[in-house]
Amino acid sequence: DRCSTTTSPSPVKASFGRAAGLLEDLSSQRTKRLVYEWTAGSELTGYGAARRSSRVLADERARQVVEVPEESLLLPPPDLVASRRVSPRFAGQLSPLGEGSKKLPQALIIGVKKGGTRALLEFLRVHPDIRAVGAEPHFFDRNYDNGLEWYRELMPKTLEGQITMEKTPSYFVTREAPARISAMSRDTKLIVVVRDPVTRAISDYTQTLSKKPDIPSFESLTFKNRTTGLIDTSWSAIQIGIYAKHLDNWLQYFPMDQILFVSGERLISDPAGELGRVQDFLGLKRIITDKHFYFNQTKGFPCLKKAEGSSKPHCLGKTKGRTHPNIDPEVVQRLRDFYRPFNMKFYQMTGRFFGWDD
Ligand SMILES: Nc1ncnc2c1ncn2[C@@H]1O[C@H](COP(=O)(O)OS(=O)(=O)O)[C@@H](OP(=O)(O)O)[C@H]1O
Repeated sequence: DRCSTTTSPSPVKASFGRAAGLLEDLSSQRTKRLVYEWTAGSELTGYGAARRSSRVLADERARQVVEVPEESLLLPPPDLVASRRVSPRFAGQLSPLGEGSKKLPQALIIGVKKGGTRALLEFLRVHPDIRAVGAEPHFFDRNYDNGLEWYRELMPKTLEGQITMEKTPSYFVTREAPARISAMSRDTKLIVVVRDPVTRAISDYTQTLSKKPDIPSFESLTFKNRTTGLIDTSWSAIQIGIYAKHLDNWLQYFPMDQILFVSGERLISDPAGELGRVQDFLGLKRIITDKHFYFNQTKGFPCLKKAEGSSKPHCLGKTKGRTHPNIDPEVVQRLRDFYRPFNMKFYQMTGRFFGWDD
């Protein structure tokens, strides 16, 4: 099993020996090749619409991409929620007759920021036994004072056996979040999408840059002192990637087998494979399979052949899959050296080798 969910910590060397050969293809260059192979593979196997897949068709699909504007993912103000005038868009999908009841989530995507959390949630929503909030509620960090009833009211209605979910990537780095989630329910299942911390930091910076074009360069924000090479670990773009440290905090409240780690890289190179693991973890039938995805050449990412509640192909919006600025390779290398010991610790803790360190 390439994506072993072994929970007992294994010695780092052993993890390497066992997994290095299997997962070495996660290095960035090889990921590109994998993505290509995966695309070619889907065209060869030719299921559904992909049977006719060609460059022309891919371009046609690219034009049909359904963009989800970011504003529509913003939460409504609390008074709107209280008076129940929340549009179904915010409250998630209603069941056909509007029956069911709003329940607190049984599973959460808690992080990491820029890891691929939106992609995972959008893919999971295809499952008939999953209902999810579209917006990020930020309940366990910013909105905790609104109370659990406010939170529950945001949730879509679900029927018996359906799982309610939401995603807020900042939970993973919020000190109080584990205790608060545990107080809601000790049985909450937690999912963390992790990505190479260096690319994650650059992705985070790229997002900030898109909103504030005047900020200093990535290189200058990285260092406290460029001459001594001292890294500014207080910069959130760097801090968030120290996964082992944040995970420690969660393990004070949740056992390891209640947390699933999804590889952000594999979510791109093999979405169906990662979705298979997630469905198993949630105790659901594996309904989302490779038949649900196609690789959109223009977007450069896997997309859904049919979005939830629609018959149209669906890629994530323009804010997902941004072009990153070129970063000084020396700075990238310095960051790789900085993260290496934390990554080793993280592989050891999770029992999974993510292949971020060459
Ligand atoms: N299928 C698909 N389509 C588009 N983008 C995808 C997909 N799968 C993963 N990704 C990666 O998701 C990155 C954004 O991560 P998040 O959704 O977690 O970001 S956020 O924290 O909610 O802002 C985003 O990061 P950037 O490439 O840096 O923009 C993508 O690389």
